[in-house]
Amino acid sequence: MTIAPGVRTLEQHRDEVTALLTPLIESLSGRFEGVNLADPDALGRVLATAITAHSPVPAFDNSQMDGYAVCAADLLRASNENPVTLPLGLTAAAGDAPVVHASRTASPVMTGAAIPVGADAVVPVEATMSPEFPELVRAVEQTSGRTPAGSATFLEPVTHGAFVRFAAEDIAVGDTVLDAGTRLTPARIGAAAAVGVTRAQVRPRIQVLLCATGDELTHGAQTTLSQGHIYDANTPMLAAALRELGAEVRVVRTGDNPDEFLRALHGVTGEYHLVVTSGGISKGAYEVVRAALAPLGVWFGSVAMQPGGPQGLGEIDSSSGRVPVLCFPGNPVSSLLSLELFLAPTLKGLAGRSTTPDIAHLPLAHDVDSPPAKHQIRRGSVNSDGTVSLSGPGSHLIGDLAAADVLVHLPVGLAHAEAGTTVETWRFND
Ligand SMILES: Nc1nc2c(c(=O)[nH]1)N[C@H]1C(S)=C(S)[C@@H](COP(=O)(O)OP(=O)(O)OC[C@H]3O[C@@H](n4cnc5c(N)ncnc54)[C@H](O)[C@@H]3O)O[C@H]1N2
Ligand code: MOO
Repeated sequence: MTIAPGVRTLEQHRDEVTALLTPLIESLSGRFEGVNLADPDALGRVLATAITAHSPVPAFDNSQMDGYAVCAADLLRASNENPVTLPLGLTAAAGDAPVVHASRTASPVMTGAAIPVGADAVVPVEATMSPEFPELVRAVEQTSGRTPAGSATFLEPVTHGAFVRFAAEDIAVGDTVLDAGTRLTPARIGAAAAVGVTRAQVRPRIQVLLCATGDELTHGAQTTLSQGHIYDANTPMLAAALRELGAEVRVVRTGDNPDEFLRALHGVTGEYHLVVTSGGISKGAYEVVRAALAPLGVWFGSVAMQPGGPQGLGEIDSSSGRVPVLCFPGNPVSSLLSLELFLAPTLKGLAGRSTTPDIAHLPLAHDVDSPPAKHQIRRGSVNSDGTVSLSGPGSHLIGDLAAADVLVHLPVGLAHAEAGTTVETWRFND
């Protein structure tokens, strides 16, 4: 089975979208702006320049345990039969300047405190004869005139370096902590902060103008809908999807009048990089997006897929020059899956994320039929036995879309598949 003449394959349309967006992505990848790493806005941003360590991690040799810093040589012969008791020195806690350790003493030391100068190992307090500390004298309290008393008894030898976290063993001065192009995750923000970096240069977010169309759309909370009206599902859904992909989103909504649509677009001031529309592109008599943009040279046509068959793509004028426009069909499932298949890979790449979907090949729980001239993308749920059950194919079924945990790809040429046939699935709704 071949696809109908004049209809693009999914791959052809994806390549067209990629080609359209490549100059924009290259331009955005070359720009940068500063961000404070402690700001909520830092999360998910992509570094424009590398972060280099000017301070090591650990910053100095310090204790991994609450215990006693010792010289390993002093405990060589320690055993249950031959306990070794050492008098206590001054105590070091995290934040204190390093204390001086005398040989044949035990210096109480807390996790994160600098290893006392002269000690070379730490014994956790619970590994000594008495699992709790006696009364201690912290070095910073010495001005009070108190001197350490008491002792600690050790029942086994300790290896040189035990429970010592050595300076720079994780990150050395001059190391590249994060490369340019890296996406800031919580762990990466933590690593940059640990070397004392508070501000980073990041790529600007892509600014998307999202425009949902249709006379039937009702926005906002309303207890009853006017006759023939529906709630606008696509604007919040597509805006959320775009934001999750790292975009900043502005929203405009219009009815089915092409002049109103163009006025709404041109009324938007300030810079935006990409326009995404929903609805008004198919074969109807009142296809607002197609009517307004086809005369401006935007391509509208069919892609051999379901949902997402009708598509549009091109360039239009904005307040700051020519910008790409992607026109998605209005059915909610079609619009989100169009974004997922055609736009998400590019935005993921810009956001420093993997562009490869999380793919698993799973057996079908039941027989399925598929239009053989189209690449069908069904919504499915994975059962406890590892099989996948599909919901209905209709592109209006947003309840099923919300319940799905995988997208199931049934390729062109497949008309029927028996239960047990292995199909390609992509993780969805994670
Ligand atoms: N004669 C033909 N009719 C249709 C074809 C076709 O090939 N020949 N294709 C069908 C397919 S497939 C799709 S998908 C839709 C796409 O239509 P449009 O992109 O023009 O979208 P609309 O007609 O504006 O809306 C379709 C559907 O979705 C609802 N909708 C629209 N916007 C929203 C929104 N923001 N929130 C929730 N629901 C929305 C709208 O009310 C319609 O029910 O065309 C088929 N027709
Ligand atoms: O191709 Mo449409 O997107 O099936 O509903």
